[in-house]
Amino acid sequence: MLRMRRAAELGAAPPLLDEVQQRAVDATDPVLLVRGAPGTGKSLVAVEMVAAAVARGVAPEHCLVLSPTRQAAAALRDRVTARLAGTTSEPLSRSHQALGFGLLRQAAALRGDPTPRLLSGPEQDVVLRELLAGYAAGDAPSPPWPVDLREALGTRGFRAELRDLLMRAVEWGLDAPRLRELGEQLDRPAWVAAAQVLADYDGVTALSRPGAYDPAWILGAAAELLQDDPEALARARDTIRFVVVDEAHELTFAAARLLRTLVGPQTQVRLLADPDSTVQGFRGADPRLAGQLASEWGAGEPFVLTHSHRQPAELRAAAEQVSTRIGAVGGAAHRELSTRPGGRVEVALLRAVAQEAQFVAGVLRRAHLLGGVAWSDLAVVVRGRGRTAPLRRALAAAGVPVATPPASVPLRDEPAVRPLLMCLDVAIDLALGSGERAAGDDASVAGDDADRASLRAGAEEEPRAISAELAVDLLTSPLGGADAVTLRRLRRELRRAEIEAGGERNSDELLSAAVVDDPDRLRLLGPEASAVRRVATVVRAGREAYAQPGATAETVLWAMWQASGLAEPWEQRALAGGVSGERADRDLDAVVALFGAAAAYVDRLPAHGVRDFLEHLRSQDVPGDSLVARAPDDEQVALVTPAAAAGREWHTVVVAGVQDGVWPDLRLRGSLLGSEQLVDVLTGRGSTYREAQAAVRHDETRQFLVALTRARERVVVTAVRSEDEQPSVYLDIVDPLDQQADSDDHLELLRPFTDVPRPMTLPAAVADLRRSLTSPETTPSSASVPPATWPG
Ligand SMILES: Nc1ncnc2c1ncn2[C@@H]1O[C@H](COP(=O)(O)OP(=O)(O)OP(=O)(O)O)[C@@H](O)[C@H]1O
Repeated sequence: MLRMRRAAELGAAPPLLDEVQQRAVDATDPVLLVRGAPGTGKSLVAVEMVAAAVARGVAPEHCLVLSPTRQAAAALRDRVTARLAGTTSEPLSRSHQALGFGLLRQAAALRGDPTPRLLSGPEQDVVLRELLAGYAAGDAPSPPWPVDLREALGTRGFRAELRDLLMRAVEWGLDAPRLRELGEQLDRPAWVAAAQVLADYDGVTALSRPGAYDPAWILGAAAELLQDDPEALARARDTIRFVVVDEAHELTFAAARLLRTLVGPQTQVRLLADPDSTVQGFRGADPRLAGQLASEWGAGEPFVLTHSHRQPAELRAAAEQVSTRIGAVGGAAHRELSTRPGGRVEVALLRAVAQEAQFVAGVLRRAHLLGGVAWSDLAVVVRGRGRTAPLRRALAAAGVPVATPPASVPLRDEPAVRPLLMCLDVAIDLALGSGERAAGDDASVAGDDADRASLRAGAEEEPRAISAELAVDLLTSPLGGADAVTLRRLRRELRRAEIEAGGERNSDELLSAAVVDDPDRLRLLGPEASAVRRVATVVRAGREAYAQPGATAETVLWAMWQASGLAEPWEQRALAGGVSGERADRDLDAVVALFGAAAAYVDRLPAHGVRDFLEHLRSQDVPGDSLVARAPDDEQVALVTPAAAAGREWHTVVVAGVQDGVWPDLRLRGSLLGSEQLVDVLTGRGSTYREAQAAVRHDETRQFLVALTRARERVVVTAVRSEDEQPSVYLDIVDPLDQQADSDDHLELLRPFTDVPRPMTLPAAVADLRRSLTSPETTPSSASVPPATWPG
């Protein structure tokens, strides 16, 4: 039976809940576990539970909604706020990490300690690299690395694995002695060596970056704070009285530990989980934890949601086929659902990756142009980042607007940032060369600069030249914007002017000099000199800003960016869309991220100079989490991994690149240092090869299930069959082949290739018209393209 309820003080109209949803929302048990397959309304129930608690008299500020990621927390915050509009205070909606961090920050503020901050991924990498370099240089006794690892020690891949191992250890509350002990017990010498790094990493971070927390430390540190400080615990329990944990299947050991400490006898808790949908397994999420916590806190039988609100029958049937392949955690009752009829599942087999991309673009364009589905209601899910770049290019080329991906290169290597940093370097050199000094770079921080400055002072009448390679690099960068032809013309023009003036410098020397020349003098040159004028203007602006008292990395970079005059043209290109628009979008994001990094640096280390910031950025080998947190764009198709797709939904979802060996990817992870095995040992999961493989297979299938269950109406699964690539078994699970049709040994031949329809783009239509116009057989009436297939 469906019931509607509306409390006087609540905002947006409540939805009609189904019977189980309503019971779960109405239940007043202290602790409740709700299980539900994808799309059964868990997140919606989470919001309603908060609304119901508020209606029962719990103050909104005493409610806490927890989500596994920052994005999910932000989305839930919006929904809860809309639902409770009209109340004077708001519930907290946080990621697990943010909750831990908030507790630490509050405690620090009360004690009068400096505000803690999170170490970014790139910073963690720098700390590790410095540590490893220190061992190599003999500054500290080297850990006893096994011989077969020694070759790898200096590589970025090794650091990534080491970081992963340390994070897992910390998340599981393992300290260095315990990690060493485990390594000795289980004959894993790499863990013994890593234990020493763990101890040193901890010490170094505490010393060199006071108040800085490694993200993996946060949850453990917050739990320890609450355990050690009864006042902090009492304060937290007094504030947080009603806790809703959405996507509780993504809880890690560390998050569960914090919850175990935080939740007291008076705290009411709601856990909402789907054990088949864990996608953060690689970060240590364990689908069993939600059930364990619920029973520890004395919850009764779980509520099992029974109606699929998102997926109609066809989609649900495919999802069911997939979920039965996943080992059941806590029973399988939640897999049987009622639903509405309808939905479409299609499987497409293509002959090559390029053809697959073209096919996907066609599906999206048709859905948008002919089906009227908004771009933002369309998504493509791929297993890993490797497949996204070519697909993104192909989609953009076919006129499909695709959301900008998160950073894949360190900030310093972003094409838009690199030339700015080069100009900054040149500007500082020039300023120092002519005796100008920035207030920030006093002798104590920039001693080397001071030396160079005194050497050069007075010796510099002419502007100093830079190398020709650097000049060319700058001129052809997004900042200069010159192409090869313009560059050639510019060289000729410079030579001509030089000969006229009676000089003898060659074009290389002239280019180098021009970049650091007075831009006003370059005005005499023709339009081909616009790139060099811009670069010279930027360098001069940097040099002047650097000489100002109180100059910081932020002020100097800002002056340079202003002088470039690029903000407006890039913005216009970004708005115009297409491949060039996407590039401009990305470049603008990178510049914003650069300013973000500079502002953070200046805030954190006000006494450090501009040059130090440059070094700081240059030593970062790892991309940041994302350039900037972007609001989802209304006009773009999402191209995401399963982890980024979790919790979201679209009208149509294409699951692309479903290849054998790619999805499921059955390689055991963390193989070099065995971080997965560490987690297996700690969870008591099987440690034999077979058991580990089964665990990986289930994790992969969970990711596929999440991808498949994001659509409300239509799913298209695509793969390639060629000499090099075979489709994944998932294709047959989603769309079983008709086994009656042939004898077993030719089964794979049964799935026919899919025809790729002609692309629905203007260039394709024009090409078609041209072909038919120039064909000798064409009569005037046959040279047309049917209007129905025209875009727009
Ligand atoms: N009672 C209901 N009436 C109408 N629509 C509903 C109801 N419950 C859920 N929905 C809709 O079903 C869709 C899925 O809901 P929701 O995202 O809350 O499910 P979920 O179980 O959290 O999904 P997932 O675990 O896959 O993220 C949403 O569009 C939601 O608005």
